[in-house]
Amino acid sequence: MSRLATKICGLSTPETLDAALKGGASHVGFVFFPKSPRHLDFDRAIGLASRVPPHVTGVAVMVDPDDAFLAQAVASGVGAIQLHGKETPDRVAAVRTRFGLPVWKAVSVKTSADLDTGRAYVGAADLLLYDAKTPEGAALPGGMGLRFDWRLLSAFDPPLPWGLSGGLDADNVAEAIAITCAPLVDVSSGVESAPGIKDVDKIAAFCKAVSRS
Ligand SMILES: O=C(O)c1ccccc1NCC(=O)[C@H](O)[C@H](O)COP(=O)(O)O
Repeated sequence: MSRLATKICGLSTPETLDAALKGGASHVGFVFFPKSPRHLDFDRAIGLASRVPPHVTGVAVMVDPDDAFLAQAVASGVGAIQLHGKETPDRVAAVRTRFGLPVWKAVSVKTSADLDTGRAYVGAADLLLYDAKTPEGAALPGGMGLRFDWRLLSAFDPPLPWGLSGGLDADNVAEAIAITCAPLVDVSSGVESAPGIKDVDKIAAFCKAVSRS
């Protein structure tokens, strides 16, 4: 079991969810975004969330959701909400108040100035997830296997609990942790054999690499 928090994101089958749990993941992510190859419908999410034990947190990942969509995602049985769109601090605070769950805000990073945009979410979000900025016009705001310069974080003092995301895999996560001292790492593409297809062996290898860090 790792001392670092680990989120395996974009899970959509019982087998791969179980691989994440067996590997010691602290968080498992369910993506509710129809444009994503990892999109889950709410019925399937209920089935998956029911397999998640109490010591693990299911995280609903959404992009600029309205309250009705949020309500359906939350009803699936998750324990946290990850907002991965252009949600403002006021919107993040309103979601946290309305749904009573911890809210993570993704911060898209390419430059050091991007890191600073997270400061506006102090008092609104519970955790900042620093993720690689995807190109303008990209189909997805996350989950594209892109990484940013981790050295940006080595000289940065995050204003909230935080996590590192973007382009991580079993081969590079130890280096990423060593450079950034991230308390939480999050992965999606790096534990897949194809977009949206999670690989149980890659999940196990990732969890093992984190646990050795
Ligand atoms: O994974 C997706 O398809 C996705 C779609 C829309 C918004 C966010 C999405 N993923 C969010 C995550 O938390 C991913 O784990 C994170 O972006 C890292 O992804 P990757 O670089 O592929 O490991």
